[in-house]
Amino acid sequence: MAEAKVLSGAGLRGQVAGKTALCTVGKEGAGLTYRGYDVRELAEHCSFEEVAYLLLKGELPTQSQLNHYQEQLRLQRELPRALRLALEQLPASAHPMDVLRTGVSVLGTLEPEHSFTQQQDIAVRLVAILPAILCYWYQYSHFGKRINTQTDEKTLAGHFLRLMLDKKPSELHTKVMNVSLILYAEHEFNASTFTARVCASTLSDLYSCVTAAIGSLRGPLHGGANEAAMAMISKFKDPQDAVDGTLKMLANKDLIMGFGHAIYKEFDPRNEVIKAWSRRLSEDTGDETLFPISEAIAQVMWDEKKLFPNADFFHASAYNFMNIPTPLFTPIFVCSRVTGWMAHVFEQRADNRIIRPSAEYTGAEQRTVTPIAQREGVASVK
Ligand SMILES: CC(=O)SCCNC(=O)CCNC(=O)[C@H](O)C(C)(C)COP(=O)(O)OP(=O)(O)OC[C@H]1O[C@@H](n2cnc3c(N)ncnc32)[C@H](O)[C@@H]1OP(=O)(O)O
Ligand SMILES: O=C([O-])CC(=O)C(=O)O
Repeated sequence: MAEAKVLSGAGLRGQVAGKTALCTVGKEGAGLTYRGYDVRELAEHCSFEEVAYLLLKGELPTQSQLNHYQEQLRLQRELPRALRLALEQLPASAHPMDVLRTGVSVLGTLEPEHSFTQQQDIAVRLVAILPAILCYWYQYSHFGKRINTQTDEKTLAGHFLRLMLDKKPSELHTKVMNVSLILYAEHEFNASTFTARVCASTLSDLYSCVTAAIGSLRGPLHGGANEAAMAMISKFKDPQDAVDGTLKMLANKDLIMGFGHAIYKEFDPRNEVIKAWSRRLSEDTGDETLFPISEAIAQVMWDEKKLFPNADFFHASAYNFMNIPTPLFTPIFVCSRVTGWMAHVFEQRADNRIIRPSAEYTGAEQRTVTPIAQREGVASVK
């Protein structure tokens, strides 16, 4: 047996765990690229659908390819009846990430992937239907409404906002949601994408890969940070209160959600984009507290720890200005990142070997079993 190399450092940091043609993160001179395009350029010039197409099919679409793709997405927005009934059973107290995880899983039983030749069709279905899964449950469980999940909104951003808030979104809000979906779409071997790839490497089905990835994104150290950041920001009454409170949290050695990154060391290129849109929304709503509080926290974090806001931090205020309920923040991330996850699953399937690393054993020496009547002692694992 070949001897495995023991890696130094926890969390596999700095280890190359596979190949991808999808994305670069933190590469010198290019903060974040999707298939070679700078994410800032994509966010300025493209629709989310163009970016989804780029990730899933390999190139940006022509106008006619985009029209066709948007039409396919529009036709796939309806929920099957059995899924609607299942969503109606889930309580209002459920976490929306659990609802999405469950919804994808149920859909996988109703419209299973029998063969990998179906993967592009299922990818269209999932991108189209995720907003409906989330919003149907949300509107039913919170307000008793059985919404029609078909809207006349052409873009996914507009459609999603319309379902979420049950009213026609403004052009500005649709634009910001479009940018947000682009910024969150792909990020190389982050925890949830790696989860999806591990699942794909066993030759499992696409629904299982996405379900696993949703569970991984849910945690507050990953996608859940945008909700946690909002909870923190909303505790402060003004910028001075935010400065004092952040200093106190740092003295306590608390984690400040929405700051720091496993790969970026100086800045997260997505932050400047979403921060600019958050400022714009703040001006649009006449806000005088939330944005200045967010800026005050960011200043303290930089001065005290040289830590910078990651993609999640200014997403919190931006979503809040659009009246999006905080528990729906991380599910929006899912509706975007599902494109990156599935593109990685396709890549893994195209050149697969089961992902199965080794562990460095730190347990007891080999020993013999004592008959149960003679055993003493307490369990050592809590
Ligand atoms: C879209 C996304 O998923 S972006 C990430 C979203 N997650 C968050 O915002 C949660 C808060 N941030 C964190 O927990 C971390 O920064 C992570 C998980 C993102 C990255 O973790 P790591 O790679 O282990 O962080 P890193 O090694 O750079 O940490 C260096 C030091 O800074 C500290 N640090 C890092 N982030 C923070 C933070 N947000 N608040 C306070 N201290 C922090 C660490 O505790 C560590 O301190 P130590 O050296 O005294 O132990
Ligand atoms: O790359 C990471 O570790 C986390 C992240 O920013 C993302 O997934 O968008």
